[in-house]
Amino acid sequence: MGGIEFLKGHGTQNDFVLLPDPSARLDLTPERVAALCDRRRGLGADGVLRVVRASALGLESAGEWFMDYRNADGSIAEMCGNGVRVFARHLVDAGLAEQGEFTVGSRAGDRPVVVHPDRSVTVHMGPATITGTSVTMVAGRPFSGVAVDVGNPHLVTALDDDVAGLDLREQPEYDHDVFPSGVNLEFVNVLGEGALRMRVHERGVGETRACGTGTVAAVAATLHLAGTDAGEASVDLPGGRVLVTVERGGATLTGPAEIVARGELDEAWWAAAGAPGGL
Ligand SMILES: N[C@@H](CCC[C@H](N)C(=O)O)C(=O)O
Repeated sequence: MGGIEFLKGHGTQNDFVLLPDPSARLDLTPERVAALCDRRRGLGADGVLRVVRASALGLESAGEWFMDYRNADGSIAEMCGNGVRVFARHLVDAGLAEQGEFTVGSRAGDRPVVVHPDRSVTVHMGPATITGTSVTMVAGRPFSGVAVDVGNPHLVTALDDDVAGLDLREQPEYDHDVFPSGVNLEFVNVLGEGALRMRVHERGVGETRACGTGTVAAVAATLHLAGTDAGEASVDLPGGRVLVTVERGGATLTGPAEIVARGELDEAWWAAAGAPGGL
């Protein structure tokens, strides 16, 4: 077997290892994902994007390619908004899709994307559904938020205090009865009409510098709190800015997507990373 190809990329500094695996041959265990994403013993990333043909997994999709997304702790998530932009960027760079509009499959369903000439990517994210309210606790301080489903679960809290002041180094507490599979936690400041600032603590990762599904949830939740269900906003994150539109039928996310590096994984490292207990 030859070396295992990888790429490294990011969307607003939410970073990923991409593993091209068109025929679904890789044994991508949670241990290997966690080792790859570790910033000292691996390549370092917030998640892994396996680039696999939908047909190789026996999946129905309008698109040829399926984004098999994994969080840094090895867990599986339904959808990743920054990841799908980087995934689309790779498909075009690698000549596997034409610049313009095509569809990427995800566990949350098909996601049409548009790769623009300026290298930004727009993703049709599907509906952002308000599912209720809940409470999270950050460093002993309770915050009430709006629960939003964007294919994956989110709880969005709008704060008057600057979000920069929050300590998100530890996992904030949340209601496990409301979110039995865990939750992504977004904290936002409304800067004015159509402008938000956001920080996020992601399920399966920790604090990241951006979360695309989280920005869609944040815009949907703040519109909901303002008594409407449609609108658009720019969202400033530690890793950059994205633009989000929310309508009744679906949301869009537009932002940058970059491929940083390409290489080959060491085969002995890959074998050891998959052994019981990992590396
Ligand atoms: N960073 C992603 C979201 C990745 C999945 C999330 N951590 C989850 O477990 O649902 C994004 O850009 O949307």
